Amino acid sequence: MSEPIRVVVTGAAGQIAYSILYMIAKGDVFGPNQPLILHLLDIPLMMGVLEGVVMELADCALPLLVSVVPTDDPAVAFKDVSAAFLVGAMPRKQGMERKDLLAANVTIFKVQGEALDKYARKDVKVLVVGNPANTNALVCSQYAPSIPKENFTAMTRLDQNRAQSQIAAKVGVPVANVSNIIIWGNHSSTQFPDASNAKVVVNGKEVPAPSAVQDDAWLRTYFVETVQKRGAAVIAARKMSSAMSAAKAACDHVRDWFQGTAPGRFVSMGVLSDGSYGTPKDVIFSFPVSISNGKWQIVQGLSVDDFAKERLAITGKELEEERSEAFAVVNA
Ligand SMILES: NC(=O)c1ccc[n+]([C@@H]2O[C@H](COP(=O)([O-])OP(=O)(O)OC[C@H]3O[C@@H](n4cnc5c(N)ncnc54)[C@H](O)[C@@H]3O)[C@@H](O)[C@H]2O)c1
Ligand SMILES: O=C(O)C[C@H](O)C(=O)O
Repeated sequence: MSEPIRVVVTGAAGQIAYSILYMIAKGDVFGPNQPLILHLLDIPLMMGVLEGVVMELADCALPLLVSVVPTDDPAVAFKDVSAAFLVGAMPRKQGMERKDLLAANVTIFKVQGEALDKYARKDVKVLVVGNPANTNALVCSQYAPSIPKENFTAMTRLDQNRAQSQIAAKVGVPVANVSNIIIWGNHSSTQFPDASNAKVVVNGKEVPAPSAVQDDAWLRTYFVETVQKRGAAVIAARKMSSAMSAAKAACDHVRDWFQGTAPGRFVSMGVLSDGSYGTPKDVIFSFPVSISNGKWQIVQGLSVDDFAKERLAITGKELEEERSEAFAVVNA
């Protein structure tokens, strides 16, 4: 067994955390040979609830979980952490867009960026889940200048998983037969879920997703809209935002970041844009990335047709607008 690593989950008394903590603590992210010390951050008001979560983690009797540090102090929460799941933030309610949360949530990510800068390991890998996730990740990284910008990412893996599941159902194959779906842009209703470079295994043979689906109109309309609006559909049904699937996606994202992607496979992550595919620079934009040795790289040279280019421009513009709004709030 290796030495334990420290992992922080913020919003630890909330609903996503209630699923994610179990998944992380049982080894789904860092593997079955990596012991963990879990740091749990929430606000002072939630410390009583957090005590119950700590009791339940103990009662799970998980062999990899060395200890748990519940706290309302960012200095304690971020001390020496190797990975940070930044979940804690207000979720949207029915009728809201995720960017409506900007004013309420962006300051949290300024404060947590500062705390990461001061207390975390310099190689900490940060996943922002709290919405609006892309712009919060950008703000967080700006306030942590001593940590490389590539260590800050935003979650679009839930959108990728949703898209994968839609394609699998349409073709009538297990979800594991679908790979290389791309989510471009913002984790918002302007995102562009793109199956044009995806692959599907049908009758034991890997084929391009568009030939497996055989319905281009569906791919351009129903598929795109269903994924774009899935978060809202879950809120309408559950009266609360997605939690179990969000927790699973966060674990998928960080597992792949630490453990890498298989040859020829890519996943989608919100990362700092370098302008690839004509996107605006210096926003956190979701791209297809391949990962090895803990480093992601934007996959280059994929075909992007005019339909896709238009959609990339729309979601890129929204991210630029969010960036202006966010910095106006944190600089006020
Ligand atoms: N990126 C995605 O795909 C995705 C998916 C699902 C949900 N989300 C977002 O994740 C966030 C959390 O959702 P949830 O359902 O767990 O919400 P929740 O309300 O159940 O839990 C949020 C928790 O965060 C805590 N919190 C608030 N401010 C904090 C701070 N400054 N420091 C630490 N903790 C703080 C709250 O006290 C609460 O316990 C929301 O913003 C939601 O929109 C993102
Ligand atoms: O849609 C939301 O507000 C929650 C989350 O971002 C989701 O995609 O389910």
